[in-house]
Amino acid sequence: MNILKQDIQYIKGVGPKKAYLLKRLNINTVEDMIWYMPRDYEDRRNIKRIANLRPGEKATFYGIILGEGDVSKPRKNLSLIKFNVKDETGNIEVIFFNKTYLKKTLNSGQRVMINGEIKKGFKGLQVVNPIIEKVDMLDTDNRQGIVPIYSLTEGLSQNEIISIQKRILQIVNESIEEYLPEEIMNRCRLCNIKFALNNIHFPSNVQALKIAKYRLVFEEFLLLQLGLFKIKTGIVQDKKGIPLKNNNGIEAFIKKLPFKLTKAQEKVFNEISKDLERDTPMNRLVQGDVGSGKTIVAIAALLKSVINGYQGAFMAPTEILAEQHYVSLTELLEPLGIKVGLLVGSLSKGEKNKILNKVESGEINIIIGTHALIQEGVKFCNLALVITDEQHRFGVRQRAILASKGQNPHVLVMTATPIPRTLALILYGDLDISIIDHLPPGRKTIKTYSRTSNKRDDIYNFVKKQLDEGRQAYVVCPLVEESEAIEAKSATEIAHELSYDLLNGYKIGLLHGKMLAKEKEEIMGNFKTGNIEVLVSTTVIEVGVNVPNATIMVVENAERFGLAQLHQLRGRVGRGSYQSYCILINNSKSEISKERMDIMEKTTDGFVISEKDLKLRGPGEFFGTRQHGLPELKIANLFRHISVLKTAQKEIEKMTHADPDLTLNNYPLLRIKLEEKFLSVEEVL
Ligand SMILES: Nc1ncnc2c1ncn2[C@@H]1O[C@H](COP(=O)(O)OP(=O)(O)OP(=O)(O)O)[C@@H](O)[C@H]1O
Repeated sequence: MNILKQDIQYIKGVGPKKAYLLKRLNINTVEDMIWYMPRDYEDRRNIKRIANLRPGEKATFYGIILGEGDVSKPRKNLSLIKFNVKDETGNIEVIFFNKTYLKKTLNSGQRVMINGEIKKGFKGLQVVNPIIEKVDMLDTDNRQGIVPIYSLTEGLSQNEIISIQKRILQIVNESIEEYLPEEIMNRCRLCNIKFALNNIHFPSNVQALKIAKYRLVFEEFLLLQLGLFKIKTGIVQDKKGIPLKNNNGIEAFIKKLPFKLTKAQEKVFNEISKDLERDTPMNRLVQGDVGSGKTIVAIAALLKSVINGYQGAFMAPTEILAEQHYVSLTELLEPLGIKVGLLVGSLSKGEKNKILNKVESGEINIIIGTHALIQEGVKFCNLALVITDEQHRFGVRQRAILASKGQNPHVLVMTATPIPRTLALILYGDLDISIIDHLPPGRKTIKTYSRTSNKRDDIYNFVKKQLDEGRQAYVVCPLVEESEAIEAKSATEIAHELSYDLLNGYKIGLLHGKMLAKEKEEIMGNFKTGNIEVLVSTTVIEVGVNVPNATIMVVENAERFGLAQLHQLRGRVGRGSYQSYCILINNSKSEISKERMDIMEKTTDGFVISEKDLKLRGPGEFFGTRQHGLPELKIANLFRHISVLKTAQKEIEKMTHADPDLTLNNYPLLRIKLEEKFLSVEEVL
């Protein structure tokens, strides 16, 4: 068996208990461990001897505790504990304020590592309130030079992870073979895999770390791009599309709408319309911030395919949204004699079959649905346009499967999350991008406030005021059921609490992912018609729900959400002409949370928010590849390492000259690596 695939539990020194903790860090196998990258490094090459310490400097040194801690209480509310620490060259006094419990944990003879500012005391040098770490004789070996710092989980210390990682490296050093092609390594000056793995974890010097990192980043990008190439070419081969040239009735349809299209909508629709007329398939991404009016653009495009005698399909990420689109499309298009259908997972078998038959016979012109649309049994009569309203939920492959149900239909992807151009290019290949860059007129900026939960009474009094004026409200909660581990309040509980207490007397509805589709539909329907005044919901409403009369949103435990998600959620209000409000209840004192809330208060611009979001995510974080159905990037960063990405892309171009289908027949090890990397992804699909 390939040792890299071995369960980490069976590695010497790990065992079931540590393996259990490692699982929490998503480390299951030897390979997962080796790809568990340090989140940072600390340069400990300048570890000092005590005799060389100088007052005023911040220094790190090792020593042994001599005797017991000496506790004194010079004042009320102030206790001191002093330790004498020595090494072979001298002594130093180590003092802590109000930490007398250290008497129990730091015993005489304990070896410690200390980091702090050195001061001149009465009796010689001293260091006050330093960082102190217990170390074993053995451990000091682990903690010299440039040392890695890994993210931890409760119960596993830095030292333990380092020891495991060292052991794993020994194993890997004996078994791993280079899998990148030699000519690429030479051309791009890449170090070999052994050097890279050893030095990314335990760098022998700063230069070695850089070289190691470059190789690993390059490798991740190369594999990602190769995988994408395979997915795309595997499905779409023939590039002849269906030209849709007839425009009869489109203008009249647009004129009859209850509103005038914005300039941005017109421009984007024209771009789409031109693409549809070509005989090569359209491949276009429409980006528009929340509430910018993407749906109507999609509807007009679908109408165009029907006018030309073809079918259109519209895939939405949730049933609620599919249902909502179904209602809008039916309202707008059925009067024109166009037949619209809905296909979602929760239909009965009989209902589903009826719809499937009508899609296959061509009786249904436009079909709207969820993932149900890409199932095998779905066959079209003459599909010419595929739209995915995806908000990052569909993978490259799913989109391609839907497209494969027609003869190279035109493909339109809509997203509310601004995607930086480079990332869009990776994910969507050579697609064109249209941006709806302003909102419909008359929209007022949503006022956003961040408050702590001790203000809940005031917050809900404010909600009541809005309700009394005839508006509606959302209350968003992160979890469905109370969980011990995460103290987020459950939607069910909050709905109860509000109806008995803070919003007593108002009509409250509950919506969460575990409800049956029929129940969800009913609740949403009642919210739309105003029969429900307050919708207490989990994030199922995050995407696309449109109820313009809802003007206030309260987000409970807002600290649990990422910025992009908060922006999506907030986009559920401010969709009509009323002044709208978003109140974020933040119970975290962490700096990052505060910063997130500040950003939400200051801006409603999705592009600014997504940029900040990326900045707030630490190094090593990736931007949503997983959500797109691609393997996670462990070390490469799509923003920071763009030049490496480009180099990798160039190499792929070169490879395709010799091997147009990228069969990788000449590079069997690389092919295996690629298959492994994308295997987990395929399983998901
Ligand atoms: N030109 C317009 N003038 C006025 N209202 C418009 C215009 N275009 C769309 N709307 C309305 O704006 C609201 C939001 O539109 P839509 O649901 O298409 O937004 P969206 O871009 O899909 O947003 P999200 O990504 O949040 O779902 C809808 O109520 C829609 O009827």
